[in-house]
Amino acid sequence: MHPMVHHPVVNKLAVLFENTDFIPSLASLLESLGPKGEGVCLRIDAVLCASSSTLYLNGAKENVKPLPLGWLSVENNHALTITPGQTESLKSSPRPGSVSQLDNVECQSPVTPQSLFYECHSPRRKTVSGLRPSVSSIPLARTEPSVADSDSNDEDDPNSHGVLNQPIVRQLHSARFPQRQNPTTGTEAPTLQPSSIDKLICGIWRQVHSPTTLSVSFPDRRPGISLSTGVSQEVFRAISGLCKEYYNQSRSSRALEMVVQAHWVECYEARIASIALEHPSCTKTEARIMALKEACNTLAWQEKELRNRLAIWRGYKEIKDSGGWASLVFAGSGVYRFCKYRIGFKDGLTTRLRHIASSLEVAADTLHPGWRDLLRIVSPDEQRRYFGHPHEWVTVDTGPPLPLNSTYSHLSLPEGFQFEFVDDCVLDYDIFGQDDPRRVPQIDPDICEICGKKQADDIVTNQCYCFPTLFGSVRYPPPVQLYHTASGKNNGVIARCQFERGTAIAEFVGYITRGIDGLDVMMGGTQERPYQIFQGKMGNFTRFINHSCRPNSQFQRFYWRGIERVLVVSRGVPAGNEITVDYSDFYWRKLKKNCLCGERACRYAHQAES
Ligand SMILES: C[S@@+](CC[C@H](N)C(=O)[O-])C[C@H]1O[C@@H](n2cnc3c(N)ncnc32)[C@H](O)[C@@H]1O
Repeated sequence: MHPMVHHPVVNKLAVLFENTDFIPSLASLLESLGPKGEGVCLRIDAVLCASSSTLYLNGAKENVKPLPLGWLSVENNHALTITPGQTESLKSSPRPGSVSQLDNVECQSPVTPQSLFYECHSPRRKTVSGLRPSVSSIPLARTEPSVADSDSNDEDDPNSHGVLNQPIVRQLHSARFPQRQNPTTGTEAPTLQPSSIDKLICGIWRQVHSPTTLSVSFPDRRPGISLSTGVSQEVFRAISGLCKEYYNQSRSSRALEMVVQAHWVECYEARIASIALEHPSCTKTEARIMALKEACNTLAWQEKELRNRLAIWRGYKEIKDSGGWASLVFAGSGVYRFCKYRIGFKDGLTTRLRHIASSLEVAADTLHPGWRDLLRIVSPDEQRRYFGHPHEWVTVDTGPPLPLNSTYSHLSLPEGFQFEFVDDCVLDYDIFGQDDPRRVPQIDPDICEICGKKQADDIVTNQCYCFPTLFGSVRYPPPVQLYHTASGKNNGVIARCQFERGTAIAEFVGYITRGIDGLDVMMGGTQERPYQIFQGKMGNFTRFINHSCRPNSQFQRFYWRGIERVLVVSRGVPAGNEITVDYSDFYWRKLKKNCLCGERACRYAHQAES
């Protein structure tokens, strides 16, 4: 059946107007179009009329001026919506749904040697990002280079990495972002709710990627505060700091408590074994009861109390045995309930935790270098295993994590793989001096182009929350890791937690320069003031994001404080999935390789042969 028929908006409209004929009629209409139906849009109009009756049907057609609500389109077998704001130019064009219009899009943009972005002579509308408006809808005067491409794109070649060729149009007034789901409209297809194990594991990853400082030394400071004299900013900062310290302290104490309790279970089992040796006539149960009584004596608890707690402590030990100490230390508060009711213990928890144990250790060691101090109490020789930046390690499904540079050894690079992780773009001062080419003078640096609210780096005064994980709020490290793909793409990026549709995963960070030829770069700026983001030598994890013909993320332009940024924005990435984007046709045309995304609708699976 045509994918349009399954579009949630179609379903919603049918439900909203209780029109049971709508979907079958649409389906048969689309079917009757045959192959032509592939490129059609469904325009949804509102028509003002005298009554709810039949003005339109009564022949008053000429007087009816439809107000377009939007379009539904299908690209790569995915239905998507296009709002009138994105299709400014469509209003004066023929019907957006008409095949002839879509097929005859002429690109008026100039072609430059470096950026194939301008080179859109393909007569068919080429999809790069499913949420992008159709080419015909792009206000051409505003088009600008997005991504250049490369001649030397070899997988994993660090100098030809990641050409992220996506023709993105800078739409100053109609930027479209993946919309967050509206939880109140109940007409979407039902989705699988996360299980207790999913929640526990996600909680562990979130905790590891949080700023909580786990420590065994507990400060005890109290700023002099008198509420009667008012609370100044300094005093308030001091009390907030104290709050943070005590929060960290209680998290640390809680983690320590669980570590000791899991360890206690190990000692308890060992004590039972010792009693059995000391008293060979004792049965196993008798030895167990004796050990329990000895413990009750010291703890001053009744046996029942200890037995109840023991059940929970056993849960802690099982978690630690499968996922390592890190899984217990970073499990957070939910783990108590999880172990108390043992929800999901039997549903593969052990296997799931075993699977992530070493990846979790990498994150814990690199993000919280002091966390192993908490283990001294049970394991005095505990040593840190992973050093450096969290993404200097490539996690592997079937073995221990590998140092990033070792995963490029097959390339035999003269100086090995060199890559510096940086949090922000670095400007090529030799070319640009102090004049950041990403600055767009026409844009008010204080006002967000999307929400119209005030943008400020100071989070107290900032009001723009378009991408709070990246701008205008407190930033946490994103819950992602590099991992070794099993499909032959070498490394990729895996999401450890879910990224909801519309949330920013990261900024595409690299060296801001100009004039690089033949290497992978992301183009930015305007025709008059172009620049390139080069990730050959420095950048962040976005350099390792692979292509998929059915991507779960996309590149998106955003202006923060008047400076152009390129973001990787989620289209809905479930936890544990690889983060992918669409590199675009422009990129693949130059890459003599077959795409290994494995999607049914893969467009470049036989690219190398063509
Ligand atoms: C930005 S890098 C991505 C990280 C790369 N996989 C690595 O290990 O360094 C881009 C290169 O990865 C490879 N690649 C990415 N997506 C791919 C896909 N779907 N199929 C095949 N190769 C892919 C290509 O060699 C491409 O030039």
